[in-house]
Amino acid sequence: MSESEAKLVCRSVWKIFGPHAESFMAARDTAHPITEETLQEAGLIGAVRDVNLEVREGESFVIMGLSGSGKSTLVRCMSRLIEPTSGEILFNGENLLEASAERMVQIRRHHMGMVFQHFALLPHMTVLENVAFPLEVQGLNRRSREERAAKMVDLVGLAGREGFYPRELSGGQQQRVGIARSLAVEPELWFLDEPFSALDPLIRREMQDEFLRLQSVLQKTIVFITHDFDEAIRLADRIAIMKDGAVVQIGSPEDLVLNPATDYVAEFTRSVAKAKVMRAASLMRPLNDQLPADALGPEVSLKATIAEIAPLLEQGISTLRVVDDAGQPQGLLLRDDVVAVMMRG
Ligand SMILES: Nc1ncnc2c1ncn2[C@@H]1O[C@H](COP(=O)(O)OP(=O)(O)OP(=O)(O)O)[C@@H](O)[C@H]1O
Repeated sequence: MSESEAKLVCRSVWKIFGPHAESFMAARDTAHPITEETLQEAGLIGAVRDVNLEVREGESFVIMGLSGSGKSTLVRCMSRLIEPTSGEILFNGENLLEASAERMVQIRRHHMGMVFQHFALLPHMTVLENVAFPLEVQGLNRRSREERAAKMVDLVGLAGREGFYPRELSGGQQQRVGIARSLAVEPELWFLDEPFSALDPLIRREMQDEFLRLQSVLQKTIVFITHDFDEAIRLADRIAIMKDGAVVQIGSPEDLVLNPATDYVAEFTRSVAKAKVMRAASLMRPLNDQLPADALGPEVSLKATIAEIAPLLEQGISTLRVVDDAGQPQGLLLRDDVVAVMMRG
C-alpha cells in the first residue's frame, strides 16, 4: 500500500520529555545516535522513539505494550494533544506538524473521535445531552444533534436510557455513552486509549464483543491502545508491539504468533493458542481438480480461524473448500492439517 492510501502515517516520530529536548534531538547525527545512556546523562525521557507506522483505511490498528512503553504518548502525538519532538505525522496525506492550531482544533473536532479509560461524562447532563455535546460544539442545530445522538445511543445498546444521568448508569453503560459520544461526530479516525481497562473482566469481554459488532457495521479506521495482549489479539487487524518507546514489531495477530520477531514478542505470544489466530489462508493447500465435489464439506472463508473451522470437521468431513469474499474457491483445507494445529495447541 502506498502512503497516500493510508489514513495516518507516522514517520520517525520522537517524543522526548525534559529540558531542551529539541536541541538535544537536533544535535544527534549518525555518529551520535540517541541511546538510553545519552538520554539519561541529559536527564531526558525517550517516551516515543523513532516510530514508523501506517494505519490503513478501515482497519483496527492496536498498539500494545506494557505500562510505560509509550502507548499513550504516541497516540496523543498522533492528534498533537502532545507535541512530538520530531518526525512527521500525516493524516490523509496532510502533515499535521505543519498545521496551525486552528486547523488542529478543526481536525480533532470534525475528523477524530477519542475515548479514554477515564473520560468524564458531564454529570449534570443526560445520556442524550452528553452524546450530543460534541455536536453542539460543532455548531449543529438542536434537532439534528438530538437526532444523531439518539441514533448513536441506540447503536451502543442504550435505547430507552436517553434521559438517564451518568450516576444512574453502571460503569459499562457509562463507557458505552462515552463511545457513543466519540462516534457522534462520525470521526474518520477513532482513537481508543485503554477504553475497557477499568471494567471488570466479564463486562470487559462484553464490551469487546460490542466493539467488534460496532466495527463490523461502521468499518472505522481505529487506533486502539491496550496493555492486554489477549485483547489485542481479539480486536486487531494489525498490532504494533511497543517496548521502551519503540515499536518492536507490527503484524497481524497471526504474524506475531507464528513469527515473533524478538524474544520479547514471543513472550506475549507463547500462551496464545495458535488455532485462535491462524487462518484458513495460511493452512490451505492448492486447489485440486481431481477431488470429487462430494468429498468437500462446507465452504469456509480465507479469514476463518482454525478454531472456528474445527467444529465443521467433526462430522467425518475430510476436506473443506476455502473461498474468498466473492465466494471464489482459493484452496483446500484438509482435516489432518487442522487437527495437527489443534494438537499443537
Ligand atoms: N509529561 C511527562 N513528562 C515526563 N515523562 C513523561 C510524561 N508523560 C509520560 N512520561 C513518561 O514517558 C514514558 C511513556 O509513558 P506513557 O504514559 O506514554 O506509557 P504507556 O505505555 O501509555 O503507559 P500506561 O499503560 O501506564 O499508561 C514513561 O516513562 C512515562 O513516565
